[in-house]
Amino acid sequence: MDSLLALAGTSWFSDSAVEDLEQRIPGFMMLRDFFQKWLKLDVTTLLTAAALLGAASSGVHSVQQTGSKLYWWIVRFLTASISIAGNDRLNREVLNWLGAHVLSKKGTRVLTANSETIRNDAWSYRRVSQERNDYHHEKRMPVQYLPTFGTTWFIHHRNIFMVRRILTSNSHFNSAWAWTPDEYAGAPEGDEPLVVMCLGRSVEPIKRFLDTCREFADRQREAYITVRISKRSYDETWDTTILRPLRPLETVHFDEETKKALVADIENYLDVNTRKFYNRRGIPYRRGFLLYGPPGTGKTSLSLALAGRFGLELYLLHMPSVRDDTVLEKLFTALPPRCMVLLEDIDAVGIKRRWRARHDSDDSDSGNDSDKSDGDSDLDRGRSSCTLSGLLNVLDGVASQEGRIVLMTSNFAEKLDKALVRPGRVDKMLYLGHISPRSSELMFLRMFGPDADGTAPADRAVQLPQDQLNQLAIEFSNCIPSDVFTPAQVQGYLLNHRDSPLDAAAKAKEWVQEEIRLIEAAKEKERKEAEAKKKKRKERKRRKAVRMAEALRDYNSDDDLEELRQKIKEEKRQKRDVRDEIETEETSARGKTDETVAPVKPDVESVQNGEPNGVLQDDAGGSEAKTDETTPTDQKVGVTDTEPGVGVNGLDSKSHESNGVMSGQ
Ligand SMILES: Nc1ncnc2c1ncn2[C@@H]1O[C@H](COP(=O)(O)OP(=O)(O)OP(=O)(O)O)[C@@H](O)[C@H]1O
Repeated sequence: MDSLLALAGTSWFSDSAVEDLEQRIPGFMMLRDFFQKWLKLDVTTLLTAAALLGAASSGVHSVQQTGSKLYWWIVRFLTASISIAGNDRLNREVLNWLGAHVLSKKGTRVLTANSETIRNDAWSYRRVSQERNDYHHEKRMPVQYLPTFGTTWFIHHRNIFMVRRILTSNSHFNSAWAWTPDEYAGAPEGDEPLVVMCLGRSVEPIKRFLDTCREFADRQREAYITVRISKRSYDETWDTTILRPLRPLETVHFDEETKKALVADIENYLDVNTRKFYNRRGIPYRRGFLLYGPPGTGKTSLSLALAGRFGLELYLLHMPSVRDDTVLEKLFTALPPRCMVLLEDIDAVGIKRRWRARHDSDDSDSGNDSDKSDGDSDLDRGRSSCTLSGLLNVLDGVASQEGRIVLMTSNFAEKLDKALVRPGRVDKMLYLGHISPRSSELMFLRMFGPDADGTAPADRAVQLPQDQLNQLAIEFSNCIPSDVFTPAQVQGYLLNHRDSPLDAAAKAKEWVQEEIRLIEAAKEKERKEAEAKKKKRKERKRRKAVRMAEALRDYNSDDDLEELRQKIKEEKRQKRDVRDEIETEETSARGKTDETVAPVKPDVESVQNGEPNGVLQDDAGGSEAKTDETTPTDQKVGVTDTEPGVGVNGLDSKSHESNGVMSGQ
């Protein structure tokens, strides 16, 4: 220590240099004397040491820079590279592949741990086994390990690869962490860009590697249906991805012929030649289906099964929860070219307007909502803020994507606007109704048959022989009356007896009787309510007539009568104006979309073989017309082929005739 102080106290400057410094910095000598006398330090020596240190560090920095430049020059010279944006699906697929093939084998010491992603594309981080565990209700999500920031090295098909995961934003690091390496200062958020490099002068091995990653992701997805939904209303994207276990089409029970026709129709549509056919003839390459029927008859299940059958991602929108037309449009714009879109409860669109139009024109003096029919009030509860024109626009407006399949579901199909169900928007209509005995037999066998691997389900120790099961299934189905229960009801009953097929078959009769009793009671209640409403309406009409008569008493001369007539006329005119305004608005919106699209001629024969559950119709194919709520008419229909510009049933799509496309099954 003493020697150090002695060294610091020794002056390294000549006298002339010190004088020179004094001239440049007045008071320098005084300061030097002060430090020397009291601290035994020579300031000039300290200054010299500081200057030398500064020079050394800038020297190191420039050496570092040169070294880094040289390194990247060599990297560029020796490698080929492809970069992938953070939000690209391929990015996740590469990471997924690395997680499964590289990190699990290599002794990597710095990793990112990933368990449950709350607001991100969580699916891509989970492996198949993990998903399956999750499906079996594991309490916690398993952890998956992925590369962190920096470079991961590996050999693939005799090529040396490097994948760099790049940190793009430093915003969350404060200065105290600035010196800390990225992997210790933060964790990747899931949208970091990747650069895939390969030793050599060609990008071909990288392209092959990327294909491998995609195939791996496809294989992972094979056992699952990818369902994408939009949860965050503020950024209007398909932000959440759910993997649902594949549902075989055989597990959705309805008429087999209809099922075959439906599958063949979609197969034909997805065929590459069909696309060429559409393109060459200037027909928009789109296909729309309407699945309709009572709740619990398998509309959603069928959509999931179809998506799985054709390996398409299912984009699911529950219409009543779509905020408005802008959100709907943005979501449709973000759809990939080949996918399946499921619009649930399509009847919720534009209901407010239709209901208002009708009730404005009603000659009701009360304006009381209690007048609404049951169906109306049900509809009204689930109304969407999307307008009909907004929906028509996304279905086949100029900006709408081609190549996708749209499935729409509805419990109130007879209320749908004819513009919505015209060919080009809805090319096929499929009625899913109450269960048939044959379907209940199949459902019984599915419920109590052995698992796919031939073993008894885990919660059932003994598996009955197939012959006995078949016999029980027939006994069970004999108890189920045709066209009374929904498949969901029958499934619910079978689930209640999941551990005993013998009980399920034996108690079926008793259950059916009880259910029928409940149905009858509900019908009776409904009938009484309808009667009470009818009475109320009658009473209101009577009161109105009395008021009218009283008003007439005050009019003594012909002039007074004329005045009254004018008054009534004026009231009627005002109501008509409101209605016309609404209709003009709707018609012009429809007209806009009609001009852009030539309706597609349906090409699958209508299948109607009397099976209650599942009747596939060509649009309007030979079914009896039902009355449109806005334009009552008893028109019968039966025209299937439509010409461009001509709407459903051969009627002008802009006309106000009933669309009449609903089956009376
Ligand atoms: N045809 C069917 N075949 C097999 N299972 C069915 C069928 N219909 C309904 N289910 C069963 O009933 C339940 C409800 O079915 P799903 O949600 O598909 O009906 P839905 O018609 O879409 O009902 P909603 O109109 O209320 O949305 C599911 O668990 C499904 O497995």
